[in-house]
Amino acid sequence: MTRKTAPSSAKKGAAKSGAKASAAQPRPKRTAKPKTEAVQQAVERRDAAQNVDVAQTGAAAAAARRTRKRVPPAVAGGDGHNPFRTHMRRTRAPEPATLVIFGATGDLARRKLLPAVFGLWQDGLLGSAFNIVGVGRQPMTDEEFKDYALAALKESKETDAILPGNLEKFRELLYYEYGDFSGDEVYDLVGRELDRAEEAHGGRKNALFYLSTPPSLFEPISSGLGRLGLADQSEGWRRIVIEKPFGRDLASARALNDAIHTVWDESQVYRIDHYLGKETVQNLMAIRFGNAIFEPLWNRGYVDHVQITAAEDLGLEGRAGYYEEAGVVRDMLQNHLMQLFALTAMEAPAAFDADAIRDEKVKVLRAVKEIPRGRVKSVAVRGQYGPGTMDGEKVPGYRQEPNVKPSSPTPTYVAVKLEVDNWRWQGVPFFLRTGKRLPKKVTEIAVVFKRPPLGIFPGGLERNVLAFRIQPDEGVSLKFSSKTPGQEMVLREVVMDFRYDAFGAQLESPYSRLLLDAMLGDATLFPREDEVDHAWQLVSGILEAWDGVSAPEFPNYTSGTWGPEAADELIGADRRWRRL
Ligand SMILES: NC(=O)C1=CN([C@@H]2O[C@H](COP(=O)(O)OP(=O)(O)OC[C@H]3O[C@@H](n4cnc5c(N)ncnc54)[C@H](OP(=O)(O)O)[C@@H]3O)[C@@H](O)[C@H]2O)C=CC1
Ligand SMILES: O=C1O[C@H](COP(=O)(O)O)[C@@H](O)[C@H](O)[C@H]1O
Repeated sequence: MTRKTAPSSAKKGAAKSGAKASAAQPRPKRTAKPKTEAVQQAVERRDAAQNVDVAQTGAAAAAARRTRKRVPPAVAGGDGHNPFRTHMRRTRAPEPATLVIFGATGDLARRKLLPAVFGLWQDGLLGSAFNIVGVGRQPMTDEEFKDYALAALKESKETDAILPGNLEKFRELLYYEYGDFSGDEVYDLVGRELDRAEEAHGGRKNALFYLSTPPSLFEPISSGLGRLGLADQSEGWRRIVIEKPFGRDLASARALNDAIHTVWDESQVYRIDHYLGKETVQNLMAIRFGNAIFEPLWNRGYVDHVQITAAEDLGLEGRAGYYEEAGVVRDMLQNHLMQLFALTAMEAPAAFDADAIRDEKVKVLRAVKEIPRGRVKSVAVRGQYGPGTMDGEKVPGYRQEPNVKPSSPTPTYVAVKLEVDNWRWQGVPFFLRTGKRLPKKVTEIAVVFKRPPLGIFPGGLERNVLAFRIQPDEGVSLKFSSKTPGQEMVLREVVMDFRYDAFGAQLESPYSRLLLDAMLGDATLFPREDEVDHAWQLVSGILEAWDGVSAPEFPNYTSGTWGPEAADELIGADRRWRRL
């Protein structure tokens, strides 16, 4: 929950209690907002750019820009005195650095990245000197980009309360370069931005390159930066953050890893999965490994099965170009759900550090029984939403969404059963499901325990459930049976509930957390090369069986329902998907 503006007269105490109250309120429903003028103009420029040869028309402008003189402010960074801050206590600040965002005019940058960076800066967490270079293909001046970015901050629901005067100060940190990502010129311009910042950054040229572009550009950008020597760390650290999906199948993920490693050492590479930046996902590790009472039960002796759900009420949201290529397996299962699975099923790491955690995640991913093409039918179910009603409003089916083929075979729902061949989990199925246009937005990991061995009371033979609510209503609940009041020993299920808002803290954006980690050189919450590889290995049988194969049964679930009926068969007669 974030508040859009801070009353300038607010006193510290009042602000704190305000934050607490807002954290307890339900998250407002996401609705499309009218775009502000600057954002609208940028979108129009983007549309025009599709028909413009930037390399040609940009050459003269780029030459002019190269000779331009500008010096980034010597002292960047909010003063950290943010009375609204109720999160992010860090003792370490990153060294002075430049954040270079490729794809700075895109949806992710506009809605999530710029607000996340602004929040970090306003909280004084970005050190003594910092600046941002947006890079895109659209011709734009620095001033236009500054207008664009500030408009995006005002528009995004993810932006923290803006303290008076801070937008104007933040504006000073923003620069923009543009060009053709397959050429050299744009990287040369980026290099010059790092040169310009050097003095203000204490003689260092540290840089974090964030690739927020379509995946097809990850390799060209990585190589372009390499060609121009920008991965070289002799004048400062250089790191690259790569968005998802990382590859479109096992072979292309491997090829991308190989290409990236010709330029970057693995220690410089940060493959981002924003689910790992969510507080509640980290809390899964805290609860498992920070308490003695759960771990003894966390195995085949006590657990019947585990359900991992990432349900979305939203549909395509205008992302047909991307989603028609990706589908739900690449969009959610291969990355976010596999990460949730790995954190739930892994052994205890020896320490809370990048290698120890990533080693354990890889070990458990390797222990999952393969899903070759021939086994897909028995362990995976796909679905595509049809028209329906959500919150009383009619919504179109997937095939009626703009720019979707009328006979599209793209799945928008997947449920899969994973079996882990190790001593801890032998015989305990993990059921993962995710889909769009399900009844509500909810992400949850539910550990469902075995029934008691003997029933001596009426009732009381239900399965206990420990549920981690990742979002919304973040928290953890334990469902167990209790005596109901009265003369008889009759048992009924009750729930013990911990809600994250009990901390009175506003949960930080996962992008803030992960950006700061990357700037500090902490890769703990970023998937390593071998993790991504194993996750691809697991889903490749599913992709091979489904990709491009016509799915005549589509649509097979109505918008606003919990997915196709076949998913109920997958989980089995003695188990039920949780109705959340
Ligand atoms: N949007 C989201 O919520 C999420 C996105 N992601 C990932 O983040 C990345 C970016 O996604 P998103 O912002 O939605 O994508 P968009 O399509 O909205 O934006 C992509 C950016 O890349 C630029 N771009 C596109 N094609 C080219 C090209 N040929 N040459 C140069 N620049 C180009 C766009 O410029 P222009 O503005 O000119 O089109 C824009 O700046 C993707 O990898 C996506 O999978 C991950 C999680 C969530
Ligand atoms: O990566 C993605 O995630 C979002 C869901 O993220 P959340 O943090 O809102 O749960 C999903 O809508 C999108 O399709 C996918 O690309």
